Amino acid sequence: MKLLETINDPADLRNLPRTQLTPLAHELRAYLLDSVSKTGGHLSSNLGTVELTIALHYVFNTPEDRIVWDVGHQTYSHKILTGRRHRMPTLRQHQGLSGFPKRDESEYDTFGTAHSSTSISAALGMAQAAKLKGEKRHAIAVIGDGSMTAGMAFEALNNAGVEDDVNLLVVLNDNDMSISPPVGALNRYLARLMSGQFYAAAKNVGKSVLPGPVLELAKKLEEHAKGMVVPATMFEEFGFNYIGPIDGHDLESLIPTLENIRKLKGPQFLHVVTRKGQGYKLAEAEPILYHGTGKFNPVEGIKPASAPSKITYTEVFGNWLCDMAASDSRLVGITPAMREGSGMVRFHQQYPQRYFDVGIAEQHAVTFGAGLATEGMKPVVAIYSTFLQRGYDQLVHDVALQNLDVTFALDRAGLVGADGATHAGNYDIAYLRCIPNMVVMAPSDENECRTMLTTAYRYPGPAAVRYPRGAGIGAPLQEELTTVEIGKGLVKRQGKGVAILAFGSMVAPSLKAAEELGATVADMRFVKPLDVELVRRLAKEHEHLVTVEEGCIMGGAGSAVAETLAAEGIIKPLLMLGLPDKFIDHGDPALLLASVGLDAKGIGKSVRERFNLGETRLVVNNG
Ligand SMILES: Cc1ncc(C[n+]2csc(CCOP(=O)(O)OP(=O)(O)O)c2C)c(N)n1
Ligand SMILES: CC(=O)[C@@H](O)[C@H](O)COP(=O)(O)O
Ligand SMILES: [Mg+2]
Repeated sequence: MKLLETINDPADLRNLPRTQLTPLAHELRAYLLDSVSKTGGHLSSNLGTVELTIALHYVFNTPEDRIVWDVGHQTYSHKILTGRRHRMPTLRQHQGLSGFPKRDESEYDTFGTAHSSTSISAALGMAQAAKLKGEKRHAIAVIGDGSMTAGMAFEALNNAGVEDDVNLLVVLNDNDMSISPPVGALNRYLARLMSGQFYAAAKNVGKSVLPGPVLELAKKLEEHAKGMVVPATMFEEFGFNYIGPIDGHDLESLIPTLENIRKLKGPQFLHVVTRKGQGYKLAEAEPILYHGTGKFNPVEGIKPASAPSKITYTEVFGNWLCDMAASDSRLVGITPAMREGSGMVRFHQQYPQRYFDVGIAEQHAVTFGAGLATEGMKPVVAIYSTFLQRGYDQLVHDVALQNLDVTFALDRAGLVGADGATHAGNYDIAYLRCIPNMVVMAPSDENECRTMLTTAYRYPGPAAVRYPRGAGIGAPLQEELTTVEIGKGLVKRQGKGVAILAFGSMVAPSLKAAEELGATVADMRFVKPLDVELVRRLAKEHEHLVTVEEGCIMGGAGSAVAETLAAEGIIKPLLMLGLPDKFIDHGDPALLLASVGLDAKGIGKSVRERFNLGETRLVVNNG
């Protein structure tokens, strides 16, 4: 740790002699492993980018030169080298370091990321701004091979490649992995590029970008290849100067190559090859397992949990998908690169022909599902709530407008915890319920999740089931594939005075709060169509109404109830509880929910405070 302790910012790094950089990389890697094993986090991507991070900060004049990290899950070394080493023990915890770059965390975090494939667009914007302002700085996008599969990355390449005089460098960090093995034609192309690397290197000889030994080899190969037609790489066809592939763990290749690239003008493309999990044998062998970890003992590695804990909603979905697929051969499952996270590993194994990992391509995933539906297939798009934001126009224009039969399994609805605001599924209720033809459900327990998935599947139009990250309440699961009546809620507890209209994950804490309040609790089940009849009845029988949801208050399920009351001409005091109009950072999910008053205690407190005051009435206007 001797060297690492001397680095307080990249200026210290740049003062080190080159000979010290490899020992520094060793220290940094050991530190990463130790630190992440204590906090949890995205380990394997970080182990793979140690040398690249050192080289970029060593060669470029950061923060004057801008580095934009795609996804940003690989930025722990960057954080450590930019003055945040002492905060690593707080990683992804409440008020601690974010697991992603954040502009308000450091001037070195030039752009907030976490959703993938934004880096080239953002860096191009920065490079263009520098050009317009007459500034000489460089903008560098570091993007992984998985993230490169998204349409957005190609939109940016398409734009950047014709900008001859911007100082943009795209570094493709190719580790031949997404979270799971990478998919699609781009992946095949990159593999081909790798196997033909010497020809690609030979093509760059004239530009003298590659360092001595690599250049010598390239020259020899150029001799050998004389007379052969060496096709331009795809990236050259896009207008970039393509350099590589080079070994992304070899500082002796990386640093001189970057130094040479730094002198060049126009859009540059450097292809580096790294290994996910590099330097930690267990992660090298199982990069998927070590992509995102909890705490673990680095000597023993990650161990399977000894006692099976409560089943997660993700597992409920994964099991349901296999059961439904067994009963209906029209079912196809679609994931935009989230096989493990969405619980589709078993489905993939059992139904490889009906499983589609489309890459990080949420827009495409939705429209691909729409296309399948037009031909009578029964697509189930499994997608995190936060990532469906990417596919919104496709949801509206391609699915709902044509009333196509696509089922959306929306995982990670509500607060997600350690990933923070970027990954929180706070908006799906609001953005789904305003779309005509949509059916939107929120299960209050695991079994309801299963029955709602069946309901969504059997409904002959677009339907979504939104469920939270992690385990439910331990409800017993029935095996049969049954449905619930569309648009019907359920009174779970009969009380008086106050009626709590709870949605999804908020039913359980509402029931708890209701014990003390003596309140009625309804599991509303449907955000859309809302059970108007139940709302009417509850309004009639109670003095006060409360809505509770794990979603944004604005435009959410509470708004749906308010609109219904207004439409029915019912004037009642209505308290709407949910997520406030602010982004909620990372932290323990239970703690975060409590901090916004969405635990039993908070719900009880809000209800008592609001209705003890008595005079605060939300009167909803009709129109
Ligand atoms: C828009 C979007 N979809 C999905 C994800 C989830 N995700 C995070 S990292 C990742 C894999 C990225 O692969 P790559 O860019 O190659 O980086 P690596 O993990 O290999 O370092 C995925 C699918 C995301 N962050 N953003
Ligand atoms: C960086 C990223 O987007 C994913 O790795 C994400 O962190 C996964 O989240 P879950 O752990 O909820 O699957
Ligand atoms: Mg990758």
